Order: sequence, then structure tokens, then C-alpha cells
Amino acid sequence: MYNSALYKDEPLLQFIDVSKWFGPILALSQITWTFKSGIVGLVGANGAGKSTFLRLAAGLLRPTLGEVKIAGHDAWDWRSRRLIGYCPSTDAFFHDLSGQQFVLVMARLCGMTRREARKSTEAILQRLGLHDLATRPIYGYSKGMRQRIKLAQALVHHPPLLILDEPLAGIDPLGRHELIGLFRQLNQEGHSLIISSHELETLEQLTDQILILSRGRLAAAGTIAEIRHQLSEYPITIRITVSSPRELARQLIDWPEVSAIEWPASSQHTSCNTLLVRVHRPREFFQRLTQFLAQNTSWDITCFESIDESAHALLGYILGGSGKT
Ligand SMILES: Nc1ncnc2c1ncn2[C@@H]1O[C@H](COP(=O)(O)OP(=O)(O)OP(=O)(O)O)[C@@H](O)[C@H]1O
Repeated sequence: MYNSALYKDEPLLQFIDVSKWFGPILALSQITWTFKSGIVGLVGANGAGKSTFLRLAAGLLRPTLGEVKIAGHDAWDWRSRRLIGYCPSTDAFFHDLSGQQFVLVMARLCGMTRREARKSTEAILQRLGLHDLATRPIYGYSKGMRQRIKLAQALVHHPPLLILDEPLAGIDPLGRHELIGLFRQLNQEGHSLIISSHELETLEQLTDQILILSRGRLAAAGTIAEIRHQLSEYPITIRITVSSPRELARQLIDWPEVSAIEWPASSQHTSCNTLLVRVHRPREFFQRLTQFLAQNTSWDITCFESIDESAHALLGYILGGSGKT
């Protein structure tokens, strides 16, 4: 592996106030983040900017504003290339090559000698359980085999930083289990990994360090417990539709979690039976509300929704499916 002593004073990966536009589309906005080592999971909804983030980290895209650095070098710089292994979410093969030929070509492109490349290709194919199949052309590979070949080419030059875009997508449960084991081993051997996924639960099996993107912004970074804590303290607004809103408002206004109650300006989306409740400790509020409604079954609430469109509302949604607190 690359000698980590050579870059020990520099973070492995750094985003410094990075924004990326594709024409009029702002895909990433003012991201600042530093990664030293370990495993970090990158989550976010479709279109949140995960692939753009990873492609910037891999030096495949240039930021419109700001800087992306790998061990102190511009991610775009040739010196960064040997430090990174990138596994894209989409397939990008020379389909007529065999898996073995493809990995060999990628090893040579990373600057390995012919001999080094051959030895390393053999070893990585063996490790990924592809050795017997790797002489077949890639066009006949199953989804799982293609995914493994993509990982093999990312690992063949022993980079300290692995950037894996949805590496478990479309893999069956047994294959997932094996790959999760492989990622853990790689980390124990000194590689650092950034892994994107739509599923927080999958990432939780590997790490509790999480980065959450929401509409191109870095919504949160830290351990799941830290993010949960931030979330539980974050105020939200809830719209409630009920047949007797003034009576309900009289009940809620005394609750310690409720900071204000408002009547929305009437529009086609709101009825006169609607009230807006501003809540500053959502978790406690929901617990209290559940108990209240169980004890007072006569309330006919017909609509109950958070109108907070902020990243924090999204965090709540993402973290809601997770088993950890
Ligand atoms: N090459 C491109 N040209 C134009 N727009 C792009 C390009 N690449 C990404 N985008 C836009 O940038 C935004 C972020 O896209 P990105 O692929 O990074 O999101 P994502 O979080 O990886 O999504 P998904 O989970 O669906 O893969 C989207 O609005 C997308 O349409």
C-alpha cells in the first residue's frame, strides 16, 4: 500500500467550500468536510448529490468553486490517482475484455509495472472469489460479478482511500454479507473507505460515522447518536387538521415542547380547521401526543404532517428507519 507516512500531516480527503453546478443545476453547495481515516457512510435521497460528491473526491469532476484535496494534493492532480480506488455506481467496462484483462489494464493505467500489475490482479481476483470466472468476457457477467470486478479494479493498486458508490446495490444477501466482511477487513488492513448507500441500516453494519447530503447540502456529519441528538433538539412545524382546532390549541399550548401555535393564512391547501404547531423538542412532543390521543379518543384528527422541508426533516425520515439511538 502507499506509504501513509508520506501524507501523515495532511487529511486523506478534504472538501473546502466546494460547490458544483451542472449548467443551471446546483448539485452540491458549499461543502466543507475533512476525512482522516476509517469508514464513513454517505447517505441521501435520490439526487441529493452523493455521486457528484464521490466523483469530485475521485478527481473525475472539478468543483465549480472551492477545492477538493487528497493528502494535500488537488484531487484532479496525477499524484492523487494512486491514492484513490473508485468504484462507480454505473457500469463502465470494455465489455469485450475478460474481467482479468480489464483489471490488468486498470492496474497498468495506475502506473504499475507489467509484473506488478499481473501479480496484483491475480491476488485481488482470488480475494474477490472471481479467479475461476475472470477469463470470461465481461458481457456475460451477472450483476454481482460485475460489481466484484468494479471493486477489483478499485483495489488492484492498493490505494489508501476507497471511494465506493453504492457497492452493495443489486447484490444478494449472501454476497452483501461477504462484501461487508471484505470492507471491514480492508479497513483493518489500513484502507479508509467512503461508501454511499440509500440504506442507512446497511451502512450501520460497517460504521457509525455518517455523512448526510440533502439537496446538495451537507445536512449532517458525525456519529448516528450525535446526529439523532441534533435532530431531537431541532424545531419543526406540524400542520394538524381537526374538527375543533381552537379546543385542541387550548390543550397543546401548555405543553412544554410547544413554542407557538398559529393559524395558517387560508389557501386552497388549508381549511379553517387547520392549525400550525411549532415544536422545539419533536421526539418528546410525539411521545406526549401519542399518549394524549390514546387517552382522549374523541379527537378526530384528519391530517397530521410536518411541513418542515428542511434537511432536518429529511434526517428524521432517514434516521427513522434506523434501529440505533
Ligand atoms: N452530468 C450531469 N449533468 C447534469 N446534471 C447532473 C449531472 N450529474 C448529476 N446531475 C444532477 O445533479 C444532482 C445530483 O445528482 P447525483 O447523481 O450526484 O445525486 P445522487 O445522490 O447520487 O442520486 P442517486 O441516489 O439517484 O444516484 C441531480 O439533480 C442530478 O440530476
